[in-house]
Amino acid sequence: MSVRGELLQRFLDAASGGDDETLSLMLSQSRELLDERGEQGWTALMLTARNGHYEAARVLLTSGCDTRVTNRSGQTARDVAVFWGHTHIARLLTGTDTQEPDIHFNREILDRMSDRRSDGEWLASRRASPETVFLLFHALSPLVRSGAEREEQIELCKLRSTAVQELLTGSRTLEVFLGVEKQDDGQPAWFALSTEDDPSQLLQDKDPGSFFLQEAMPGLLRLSDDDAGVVAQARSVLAWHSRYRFCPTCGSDTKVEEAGYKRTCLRAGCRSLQGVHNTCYPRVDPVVIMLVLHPDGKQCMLGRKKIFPPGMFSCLAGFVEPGETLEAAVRREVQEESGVQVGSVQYLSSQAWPMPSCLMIGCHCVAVTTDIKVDQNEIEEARWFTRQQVMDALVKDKQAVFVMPPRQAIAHYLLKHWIGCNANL
Ligand SMILES: NC(=O)C1=CN([C@@H]2O[C@H](COP(=O)(O)OP(=O)(O)OC[C@H]3O[C@@H](n4cnc5c(N)ncnc54)[C@H](O)[C@@H]3O)[C@@H](O)[C@H]2O)C=CC1
Ligand SMILES: [Mg+2]
Ligand SMILES: [Mg+2]
Ligand SMILES: [Mg+2]
Ligand SMILES: [Zn+2]
Repeated sequence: MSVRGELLQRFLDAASGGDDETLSLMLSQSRELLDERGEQGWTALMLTARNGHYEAARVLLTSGCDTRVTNRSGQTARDVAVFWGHTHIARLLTGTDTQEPDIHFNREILDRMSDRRSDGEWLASRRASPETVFLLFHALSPLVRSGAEREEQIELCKLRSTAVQELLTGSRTLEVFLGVEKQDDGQPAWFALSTEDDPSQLLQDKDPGSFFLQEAMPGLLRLSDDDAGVVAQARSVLAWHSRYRFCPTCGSDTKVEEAGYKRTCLRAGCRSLQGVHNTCYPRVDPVVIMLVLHPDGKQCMLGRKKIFPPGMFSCLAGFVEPGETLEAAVRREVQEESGVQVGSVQYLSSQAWPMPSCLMIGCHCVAVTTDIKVDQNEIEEARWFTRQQVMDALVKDKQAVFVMPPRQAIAHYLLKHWIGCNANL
């Protein structure tokens, strides 16, 4: 075999075996290998698709390989993936498996380390470490200061153990272990401390220039993406504690366990102590939020709540009810709020929404009827908007007929995604 033939064979073997490191290395030296065919006209991409090697397929894709190439049986790499049942690779190859969008509140800079929550000794050592970060909350509001980079931005005050000594030992403080930093080798731990004490006293010496954020909305939208992710976790757990002080099953007192992730009833014999009882753990409320697409594919429906800022229209949303699927919740909420009937529903992405503890489940759905009749209790107005009108609103054009929801809301992402989806229409 020629040197060139041998090189290609090694490359194809690496693809068959899912050896993504070798693939990257060989491509950095001989990029022309990328779309070359071996026996039966199979490319490296087809071989990764045949054997279900996701990472290796991703390396080839990000190197720019051609997904349209076919083998001698006329199959593309995607056809091969579908035939062998590797649907995750088929999705990757159709481009519907893009990375999760970096939406506000979603970034996770901490590893939650849930296995450490019941390790008292380890937690005590973290609490005492000078590297450890403490975030202070009062009435669910974080202690912040004005951001260094941009005026409208605020940042969390990251306190050290010396600054919070008296709070740590005080009985009026609730502590939640948030996790350890993913990016730092030293892995500093982070805790949220919620205090009932008068903040003016507390603030005097903690951090001059710091203040407790007044209003969650829109205040929390001014945090950086890193800080917002931590607050989403801390605020939701603290909100649960503030609303579930007593046992929801029998009304008795409870004690906090698992570093702030559990409340256990103190009355012996309470039903909540038998087996796993969901009232003992922090609650999350699922909410569907959907961009309703017109049957013609060229318009979408947006609604306005009375409390929205002037001119703003956003996606319809609603709480998922018990015993309901996401698809059924989307159809019911759209029908209730706008009178429009929905057919197919496609999940896109989700967002933590810590006001107090919602999980926004973002979908696109397609209407099968178009007459709008709004439920005046929930929505002031709902309208169909064209793609051009959404684009004008997105770039804040003078001609824009409505104001977009803020970029930190998943509604903004759902609209942007729709514009992107239809880019070639
Ligand atoms: N991130 C984003 O882009 C957006 C987030 N949201 C969030 O989604 C939430 C739900 O949307 P809505 O249109 O208000 O829901 P919705 O359309 O279901 O109506 C809200 C009403 O449902 C009832 N309800 C049912 N289950 C509830 C529960 N578990 N908690 C509280 N109320 C419940 C209450 O009467 C409430 O007034 C909002 O409260 C808001 O926080 C809403 C729109 C955009
Ligand atoms: Mg509703
Ligand atoms: Mg609603
Ligand atoms: Mg509802
Ligand atoms: Zn109880």
